[in-house]
Amino acid sequence: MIDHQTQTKPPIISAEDLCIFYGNFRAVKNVDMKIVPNQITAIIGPSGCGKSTVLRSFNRMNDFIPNCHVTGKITFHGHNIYDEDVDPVQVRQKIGMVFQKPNPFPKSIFDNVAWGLKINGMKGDLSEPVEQALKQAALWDEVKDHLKKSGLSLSGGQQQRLCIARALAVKPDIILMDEPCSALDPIATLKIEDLMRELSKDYTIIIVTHNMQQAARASDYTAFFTMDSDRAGVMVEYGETSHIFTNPQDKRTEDYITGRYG
Ligand SMILES: Nc1ncnc2c1ncn2[C@@H]1O[C@H](COP(=O)(O)OP(=O)(O)OP(=O)(O)O)[C@@H](O)[C@H]1O
Repeated sequence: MIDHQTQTKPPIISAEDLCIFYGNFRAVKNVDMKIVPNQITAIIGPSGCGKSTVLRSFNRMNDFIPNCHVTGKITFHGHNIYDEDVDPVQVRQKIGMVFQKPNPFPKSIFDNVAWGLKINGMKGDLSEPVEQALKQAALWDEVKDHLKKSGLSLSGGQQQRLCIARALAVKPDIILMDEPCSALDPIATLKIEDLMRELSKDYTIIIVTHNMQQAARASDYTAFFTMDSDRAGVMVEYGETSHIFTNPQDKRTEDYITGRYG
């Protein structure tokens, strides 16, 4: 495995001996992964190898899945986010998530972005932070004259950028993206990739993608996962994207990226 631990910057979040279970089934086992701040990290691998499961564990989104439990540690700002005294709502404020299918609320564009601010207790005129988040999500110019229109009236790509704006409004440190472009056309996809690059100046991004070209184009680091003989997802190789794609160390990675998997 390429030694991603040689990074000079301390990781912003790290998984240590992470195992994730659905009931008795161990879906992911023994993952050690240090995420480099202000970089884009892609998680790739065949269907069912646990990419989304791992991603969801980074902000305790898996708490919503009955039967799902985690062993090992995920350390963020020096704390294991699974410790009993940690409030998962606060974790999700600092580690936001954007899903595969754009999921704006059936509310106005403005209210979609203001929603997170309101539930975090912000009152008064929210136009300034809403504008800022929409600008950061590269959507402002397209929507500034109709902020009262429903978020659902936007195109798929615009809806996904609205969801990104909604995640950004509460000022997270990390944004998790679960196949954010799979429902989008190639132009909208490239727009999101450009946006990710821009956002990585201020945020850390972890993206799950099925699209290897996307991982190769848009990420700085890549983690390749596969399934072990017991069907548990394992991390095979993790390192700089340029190395993983040009000089994989493990035959399983090479087979996957050259399309020989399965
Ligand atoms: N809610 C759930 N309950 C039970 N098992 C689940 C649940 N979600 C996922 N699994 C199982 O956990 C394993 C990993 O699933 P996961 O969705 O994380 O994989 P993935 O790599 O993201 O797959 P895909 O690329 O198809 O989205 C699979 O065997 C899946 O069937």
